[in-house]
Amino acid sequence: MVENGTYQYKRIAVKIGSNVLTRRDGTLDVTRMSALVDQVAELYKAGVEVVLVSSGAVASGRSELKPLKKLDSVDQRQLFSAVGQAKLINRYYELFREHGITVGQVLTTKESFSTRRHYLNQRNCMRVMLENGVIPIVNENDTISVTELMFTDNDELSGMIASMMDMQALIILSNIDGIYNGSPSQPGTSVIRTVERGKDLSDYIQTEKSGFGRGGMLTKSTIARKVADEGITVIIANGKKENILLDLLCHPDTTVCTRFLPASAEVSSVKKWIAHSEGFAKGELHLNRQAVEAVRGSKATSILPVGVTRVAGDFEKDDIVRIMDEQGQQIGVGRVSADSAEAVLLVGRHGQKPLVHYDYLYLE
Ligand SMILES: Nc1ncnc2c1ncn2[C@@H]1O[C@H](COP(=O)(O)OP(=O)(O)O)[C@@H](O)[C@H]1O
Ligand SMILES: N[C@@H](CCC(=O)OP(=O)(O)O)C(=O)O
Repeated sequence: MVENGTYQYKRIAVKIGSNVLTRRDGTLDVTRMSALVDQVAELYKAGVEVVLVSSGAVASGRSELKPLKKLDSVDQRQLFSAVGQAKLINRYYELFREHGITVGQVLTTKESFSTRRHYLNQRNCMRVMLENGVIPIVNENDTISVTELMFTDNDELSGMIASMMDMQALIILSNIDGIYNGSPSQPGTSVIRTVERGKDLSDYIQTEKSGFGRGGMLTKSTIARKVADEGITVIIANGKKENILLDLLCHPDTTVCTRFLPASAEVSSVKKWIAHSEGFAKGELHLNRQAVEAVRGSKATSILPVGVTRVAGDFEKDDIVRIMDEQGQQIGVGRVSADSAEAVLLVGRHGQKPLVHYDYLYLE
């Protein structure tokens, strides 16, 4: 919304899905790209900090090449993205240059979020770019990503970036107006306009994906929920629609999209990192009922050894561990202050220092 001549948000991450950037025949839709670049440029000139997370490397490489022999899926991804990413970033570079704006490429992997040091290093890179007026254009480095360690898709990556960069909003642009309350192709279904905290949408979402995408709507909704819980507004909208970005910001009430309402409480930077680190967890701490009630209560409570019934896995001090309830359900993640051998000896003991301090505990 334009308030006193400025936009409602000062810092946003925009994720552009493969399908927004590719035509039906798989070629790069430069007209669409150019329209989105024009809108981002307008925001930039109005003083909004924008980080772009753009898919499209594999799709744009695929249309460029005719492999000589049949390739397996890893070879395809590596070959197509190596060529396609170069093509993609070159296009962005030229399109933004017409507006006098410099962009820079950030290629990352999930492992680059795994330790706090790597995480802060990445954040520093993007901060210095923004401070110098350079728009970061982020994508997964598909050429070197190991299949098992990849982001589910760029929706997950964009959530991590929005969280890491302390954005006020994350706008996920796909080829559909938002999340429908049923199969989008069925008559009578419509876009869910607002998603309150704690609302589960999984029943509405089909596993179908669009032609060139990777994750589908389920990852979008899971990530959106998580990021909104960190206090960031998440909007899912149709990137193929004319003027969509500016409409979302200037006419939020009349622009069709799904908006996840953010939590009002601030989440610290380290907790945000921990929230997205589940994939790197090395072990588990199982809590008894009283401990679960205590950490879930309104007071800031750390996990003390006395409330831990079992330790699983092999971990070092400062590793990420899953926090489990009595039924073995995960209730959160945290950074542990002892290695697994020490933790085992501490199980059930009174009067000991926390195994996970409140500042390093993220509850789901
Ligand atoms: N309830 C739903 N509402 C909207 N889209 C849905 C729903 N269930 C499944 N989908 C599918 O999710 C697709 C978008 O996800 P995806 O293919 O990953 O796109 P992107 O390339 O933008 O990341 C839609 O095109 C649609 O086919
Ligand atoms: N890194 C990949 C992105 C794959 C992906 O996640 O696509 P999408 O589901 O459209 O966000 C690429 O650039 O092709």
